[in-house]
Amino acid sequence: MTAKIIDGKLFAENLRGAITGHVARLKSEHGITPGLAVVIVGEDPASQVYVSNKAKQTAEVGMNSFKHELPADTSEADLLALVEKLNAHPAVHGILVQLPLPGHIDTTKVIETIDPAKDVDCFTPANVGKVQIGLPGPVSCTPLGCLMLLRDHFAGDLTGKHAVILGRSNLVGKPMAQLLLRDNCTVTVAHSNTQNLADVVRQADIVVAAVGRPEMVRGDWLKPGAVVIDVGINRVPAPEKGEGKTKLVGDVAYAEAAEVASAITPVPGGVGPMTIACLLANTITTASLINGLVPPSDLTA
Ligand SMILES: Nc1nc2c(c(=O)[nH]1)N[C@@H](CN(C=O)c1ccc(C(=O)N[C@@H](CCC(=O)O)C(=O)O)cc1)CN2
Repeated sequence: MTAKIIDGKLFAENLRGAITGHVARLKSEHGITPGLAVVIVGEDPASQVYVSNKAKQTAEVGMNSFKHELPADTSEADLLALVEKLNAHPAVHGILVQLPLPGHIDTTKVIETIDPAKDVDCFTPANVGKVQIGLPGPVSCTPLGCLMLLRDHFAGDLTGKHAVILGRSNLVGKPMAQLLLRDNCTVTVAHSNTQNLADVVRQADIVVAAVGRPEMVRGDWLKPGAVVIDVGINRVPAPEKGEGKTKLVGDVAYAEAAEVASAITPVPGGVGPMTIACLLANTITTASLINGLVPPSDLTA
């Protein structure tokens, strides 16, 4: 079997097209221009690329983009003060603090300072709880992106599929489990202490790999015909490209997996672009809710 490639880059492009339409409607029918503030602390090169892409795509869909770049030695108090300022700013409907933060800053404290109404990452306890009980609001960007790709692949019906999620992070594994449960999957969350991991993965109709370990999931771990969503983005040496060169690989050994799976997301070009598109979708959701409007159903779970 050679797997169908699930093209997250193309899906994200189309989603941004839909978002552009929603922004235009919010402006023309309600006089609202959604605004997204992104905050980065320090000079981590990957984070800088992600934040620049977020700001650029925010402006491209017609939203107001507010970018705050703070030096690596910014104090926790100064970062909290900025978050409070953005909480109170009427033109800001979404706040995102890029992770990871430098070690001297308490990430939990920062997240808990974000007004849940503007929490477009869906990291605050209030919003995590809302996802769990199915209340309207933003949904964690990467899991939402994975869900959209899966719903598209299965024509909207995931009922009865056995989904095995590798990884139990707050960012991906846990919210992914909640969303797949909502869509009537049988969900197994596997992690570093799971026994016989390959045998567990082999039971899955859907595999979501989010462990941050390059090419850990091998082709012979998969049930023939499984659908594989690879959340991993790992930069590894690529001597075949020349001395000192690197390349991106996922958590799944792509070439092997593509021989066994029926469909698979590539890295790059799979889940990554969906993360940013879903951030924009969440900003429409929060801008709508803040203004007493029902968020568009095509942009959320
Ligand atoms: N506050 C947050 N911080 C972080 C999040 C997040 O959702 N919220 N997620 C990750 C990083 N991330 C977004 O911030 C992100 C990662 C990767 C991509 C992406 O498009 N990747 C490309 C490859 C890019 C490359 O060449 O390096 C792809 O997979 O095709 C987008 C966003 C951690 N922090």
